[in-house]
Amino acid sequence: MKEAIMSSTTATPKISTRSVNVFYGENQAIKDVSIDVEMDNVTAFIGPSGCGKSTFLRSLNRMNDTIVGARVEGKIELDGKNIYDPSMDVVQLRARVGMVFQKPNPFPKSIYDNVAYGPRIHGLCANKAELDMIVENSLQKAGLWDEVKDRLTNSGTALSGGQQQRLCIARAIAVDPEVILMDEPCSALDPIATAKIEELIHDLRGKYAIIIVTHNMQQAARVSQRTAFFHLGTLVEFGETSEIFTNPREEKTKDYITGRYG
Ligand SMILES: Nc1ncnc2c1ncn2[C@@H]1O[C@H](COP(=O)(O)OP(=O)(O)OP(=O)(O)O)[C@@H](O)[C@H]1O
Repeated sequence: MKEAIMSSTTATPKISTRSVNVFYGENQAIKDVSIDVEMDNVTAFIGPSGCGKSTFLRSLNRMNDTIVGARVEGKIELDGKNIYDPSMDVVQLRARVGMVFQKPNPFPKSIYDNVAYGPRIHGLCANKAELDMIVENSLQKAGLWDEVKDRLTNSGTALSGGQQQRLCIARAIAVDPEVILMDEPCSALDPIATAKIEELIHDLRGKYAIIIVTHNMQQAARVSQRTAFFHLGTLVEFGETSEIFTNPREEKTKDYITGRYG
């Protein structure tokens, strides 16, 4: 089988995938994808609708486990450890590899409790003062603290869409993840809220390995250092974002970024 490793890097990858296939029943959504994701970079996954971006993203923290009939083959390692190994604690894995979804999905709880939820269930704090500190730090990192510090007991669902999405990012950050997966995090947001999330991604770069699925090529160009282009379940090209957008090696990539399809 041809290995499509299109990333050449000397850095130790945070996530490494080799020959990954993902199936929904009989249908194969991801075909032989091998990719290395580094800590210091924001990595964008782009490609036409249905090409498998979200499916592949979900395989990186085993969210596909929750879909009946979904099956993942191949090797996916986090810090060199196979995440599909039976010894892997999936709850722990999803704390290390957090996820932010298309539609902001705060819990119907207070702003404080949304952020405190993860640290509480993972036992990350010894007392209320420590928890307060985690909540404040997480909201600071998500760029939301100043807007909510005087109303932490208000419901998270009463915030604006953009604020809700930053609350979801704070919730992911609160359990001290190493990787944050973002599945079209701005698709439900207006341009101003989108710009804030993009700024936030800039600020978070380097602290977490970030992978973002986006339909918006300008967004991929703005926020990422590396871009992977998917088509019909295969990884067509993976490389420096500037190269992918100005000098793609593959005809298919060129056709997509110049708007010929997708
Ligand atoms: N839960 C599911 N059950 C069955 N098939 C699925 C499921 N989710 C996705 N698929 C199929 O897998 C393929 C890849 O879908 P996926 O959502 O990963 O693509 P995508 O590139 O993220 O698309 P979009 O950009 O439209 O969100 C599609 O053919 C889709 O119909």
